[in-house]
Amino acid sequence: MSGISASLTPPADAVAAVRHPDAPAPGELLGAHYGQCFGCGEDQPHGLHLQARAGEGVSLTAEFTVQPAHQGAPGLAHGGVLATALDETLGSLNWLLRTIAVTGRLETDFVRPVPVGTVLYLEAEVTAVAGRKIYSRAAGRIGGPDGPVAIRAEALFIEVKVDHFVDNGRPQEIKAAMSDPDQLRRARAFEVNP
Ligand SMILES: CCCCCCCCCC(=O)SCCNC(=O)CCNC(=O)[C@H](O)C(C)(C)COP(=O)(O)OP(=O)(O)OC[C@H]1O[C@@H](n2cnc3c(N)ncnc32)[C@H](O)[C@@H]1OP(=O)(O)O
Repeated sequence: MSGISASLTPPADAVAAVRHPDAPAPGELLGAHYGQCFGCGEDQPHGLHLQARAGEGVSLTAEFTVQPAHQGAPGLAHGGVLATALDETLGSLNWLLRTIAVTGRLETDFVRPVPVGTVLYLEAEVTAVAGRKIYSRAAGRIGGPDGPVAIRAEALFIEVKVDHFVDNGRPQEIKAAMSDPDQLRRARAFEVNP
């Protein structure tokens, strides 16, 4: 089997994504959207601590160092962890659109094994938008930002309202995030435009 599934191909009426005027400037670190996030949260001891940086247009770069806790086979990163790094990187693009969205579909190619201790250099961009559907792709390189591609993904994110989290999340975490005295942190936990 080869190629991506039809549902990841933007429809004919899809348009180019528009960077939000208040999006972080190219080169700026995005920071964690939520301290407990497994992908990026600084308060999450089990997480990836992935750091994303805004790029030009609706694109970004990110880095993540594979830790011993991320192993699948001895000395190699677990594929699910690598898919998580791609998901987090792709999800971070929505902050540049200031659109609240969740992953609907994520298709991943594992091209090269990724040893523990490797810095994964990720790059991602939104390729098209069609109504609530946001199409994007990402790749992760090893050995440097211009090194060979080890993983890549195409994804479809679906725009949701903040109610998606309020209605479905566990009440104790929702309540704690919503009562954070820091307005920006409160907004970013749900990626709402503050
Ligand atoms: C706070 C911000 C978070 C930032 C985190 C950053 C990184 C992490 C990102 C994630 O991991 S998010 C967590 C993982 N994702 C989820 O938990 C989502 C679970 N799924 C759902 O809640 C719903 O299925 C979803 C909101 C995605 C869609 O349900 P809806 O009822 O709102 O939409 P609907 O089913 O009507 O679909 C809308 C359109 O999307 C299409 N679609 C939905 N899911 C799809 C899918 N899986 N594959 C292909 N197409 C899909 C669907 O066909 C339709 O296309 P059309 O408009 O053309 O008819």
